[in-house]
Amino acid sequence: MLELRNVSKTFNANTINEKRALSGLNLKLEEGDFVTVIGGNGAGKSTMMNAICGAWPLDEGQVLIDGKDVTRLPDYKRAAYLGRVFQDPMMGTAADMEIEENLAIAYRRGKTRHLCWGIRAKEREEYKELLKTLDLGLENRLRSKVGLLSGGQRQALTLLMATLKKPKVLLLDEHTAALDPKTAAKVLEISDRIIAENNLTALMVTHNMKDAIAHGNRLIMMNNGQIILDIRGEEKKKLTVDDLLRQFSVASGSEFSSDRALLS
Ligand SMILES: Nc1ncnc2c1ncn2[C@@H]1O[C@H](COP(=O)(O)OP(=O)(O)OP(=O)(O)O)[C@@H](O)[C@H]1O
Repeated sequence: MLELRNVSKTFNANTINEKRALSGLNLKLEEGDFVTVIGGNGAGKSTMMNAICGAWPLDEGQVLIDGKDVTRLPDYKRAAYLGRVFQDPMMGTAADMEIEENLAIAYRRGKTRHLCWGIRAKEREEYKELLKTLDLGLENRLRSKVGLLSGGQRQALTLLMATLKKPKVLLLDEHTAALDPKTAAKVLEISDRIIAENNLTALMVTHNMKDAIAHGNRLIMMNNGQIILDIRGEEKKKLTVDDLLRQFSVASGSEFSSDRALLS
């Protein structure tokens, strides 16, 4: 469903700030894989997400989505295959627009837009049903401006919008990191449900090792722009944070260093 073949990216090449952020990275996700991604500071997690989205040209390698080589496809064309939720609850939704208007934009993604795109009663009912599944009471606030919602409500709405058109790959980029623990757990629970119900293929970057172990069917750990651990199935189910830290030092030859990961 998603394949990264020998992907490399260096920022600020040939300058004093040169940084090889991805180094011959290979990753293949099967349909329905839900992969959690962890790694220390600057390991290349966000850069990998940006490479999938086509934020800039790769130095080397290929990106394939659903068997199609999208390496040279610009980000706005690639977006048709992807759903992405960022860490910042302010991104992904339009604050000055109503909940139903935001949903209508997501609903019309990829369709030719006409001058008049009034929301029909049937459509509004669909949105209500969808919002009900979040169990946050948003089904009664269709006309509320999104800017009035809490961070957690906004992330849940963004998640709904990102998956409304069933993307080939869903990218969750530390999407619960800015939320308090209780709200983060709720948004993770919603993410699990949406991914399972729609059999989505997903990549979730998290700095929380416990969450990386508890969610998804596969876990990868990055270091120096490469994947150094890839754990799945039964082995993943039995993992503990101590195992992960031990395996990291064996695979990388150093101690795991992520201020946020170790604090959570
Ligand atoms: N646009 C850019 N320009 C220059 N350097 C960049 C750019 N994007 C990322 N980098 C550098 O590439 C390396 C990998 O960064 P990346 O953001 O992918 O790490 P990360 O694993 O997401 O780390 P963190 O958990 O700290 O956010 C870092 O050294 C970072 O400073």
